[in-house]
Order: sequence, then C-alpha cells, then structure tokens
Amino acid sequence: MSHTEAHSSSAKAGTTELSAAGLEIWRGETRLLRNFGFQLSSGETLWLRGPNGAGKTTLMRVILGLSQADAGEVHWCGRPRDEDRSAFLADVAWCGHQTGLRPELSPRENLASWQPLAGRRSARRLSDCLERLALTAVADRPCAFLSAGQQKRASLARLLLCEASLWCLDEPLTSLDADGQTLVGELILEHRSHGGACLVSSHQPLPDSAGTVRELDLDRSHKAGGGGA
Ligand SMILES: Nc1ncnc2c1ncn2[C@@H]1O[C@H](COP(=O)(O)OP(=O)(O)OP(=O)(O)O)[C@@H](O)[C@H]1O
Repeated sequence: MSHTEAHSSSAKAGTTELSAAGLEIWRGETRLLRNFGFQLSSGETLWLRGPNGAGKTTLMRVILGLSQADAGEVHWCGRPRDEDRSAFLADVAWCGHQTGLRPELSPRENLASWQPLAGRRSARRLSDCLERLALTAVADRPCAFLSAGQQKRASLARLLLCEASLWCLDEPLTSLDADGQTLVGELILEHRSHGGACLVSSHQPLPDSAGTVRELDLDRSHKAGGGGA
C-alpha cells in the first residue's frame, strides 16, 4: 500500500481530531500547566515549544494516556479519548526521545518487529521505508553500531510503516543532520497533505519543508495562566 493510501480514512481536512481542555498537570511540587487547551485538526501541525522542563514531554504523555493529568479532558475525533482506547492507539504514532530500537537488531529487523503493531493494514514495504530514511546502506547492521542520527532515522522510519492519522513527535530533529531535518519536515508535510495531523515538540523551529506550522509556547501559556491554540 502506498503512503497516500495508508492514512486513516476518518481524517477529513479541517476536522478537529485532537483536542484538550482545562488541563492541569502537576509533577512533584510544580504545576506545569493549568487551564491548558488546544485543538489540532487534520491537515495541521502544532509545534509545542518551551524551555527545558516546560512540560512538553509530560504533555505528550498525557495526551497519549501514558501519564495522568490532574484535571482536564482529551478528546479524539469528538469523543473522550478513552472511550475507545484501542481505536485511539491504532490512530496514533508516537516517536519519543528514546528510539525504542532493539540494539542487537538491525533497522530492517526492528521495523519488521514493529510491522504487526503498525495498524490494521500495514502500509509501506520495509525496504521503501528504509530507503526513504536513507538507511539502505546500514539496513542490516545492528542498531548498536549505528550513529545517533542513523538510529533516529530508524526510529522515524516506523512512522511510514503505520497508517496512524495522528503523529506525536517528541524532539524529532534531535541528532539529525541538515538533510535529515529537511526530510522530517517533508514527512510531516506529506502526512498532513494526506489528512494527517502532527503534534511536534521541538526546541528548534521546524524546517521550512514542514510547511505551515502553528506554534504553542508552553512557557508563555503557563505564565499567562492558560493556553490555547
Ligand atoms: N514523574 C515525575 N515526577 C516528578 N517530576 C517530574 C516527573 N515527570 C516530569 N517531571 C518534571 O516535570 C518537568 C517537565 O518535564 P518534561 O520532561 O515534560 O519537560 P520538557 O519540556 O519535555 O523538557 P526538555 O525540553 O528538557 O525535554 C521537569 O521539571 C521534570 O523534572
């Protein structure tokens, strides 16, 4: 299946897919967010920015249901996210700080191990995904022997395997060279143009190749006592 065909058929450009409202998040004695909310529609990219410790990763984990908020709600396609948790998880692809790679396996083997989890209809051929991320030459080398940037590329290749309509990318540009960063932008733009939505945390501005991006500054939102995008 081509990447174009791979995206969720439920995604209609401009419809709100992901929304959060009234989020309050404490970690330890620190309140990271209060009365915080945003909306993300299909075909959009929302760039979460903020200094170290602002709460970007914590917010992503809360959005994904991997971590709890102290108050507030997250909706997916107009319904509470947890109403159909397995459907939500099937619609989300998550790339975090950790690559999630098994170091003793090659990029090809890692991708193959993810393929059964990649969605109802596994999308691209493995070799296409590896080629797109410029990993063909190292596709059969154990990931432990790859550079940090190559490992990052291998973890990002997973995005192309699945048909998730929502991409949650936590610092996807880390360790990547200029070409790699441009490529991430291109992948984001491609995903959006097929009706997907992207929630991206990054210290750096997203590359121009990502196209139009909305910004949400967690630091400013917190200081202002609320947030919205
Ligand atoms: N389980 C926890 N217990 C206590 N404090 C926590 C916990 N999880 C996160 N924190 C704190 O919450 C704050 C936000 O962390 P988070 O990782 O979300 O920040 P971030 O904006 O992603 O930072 P960075 O830009 O450095 O990746 C940090 O000060 C962190 O120490």
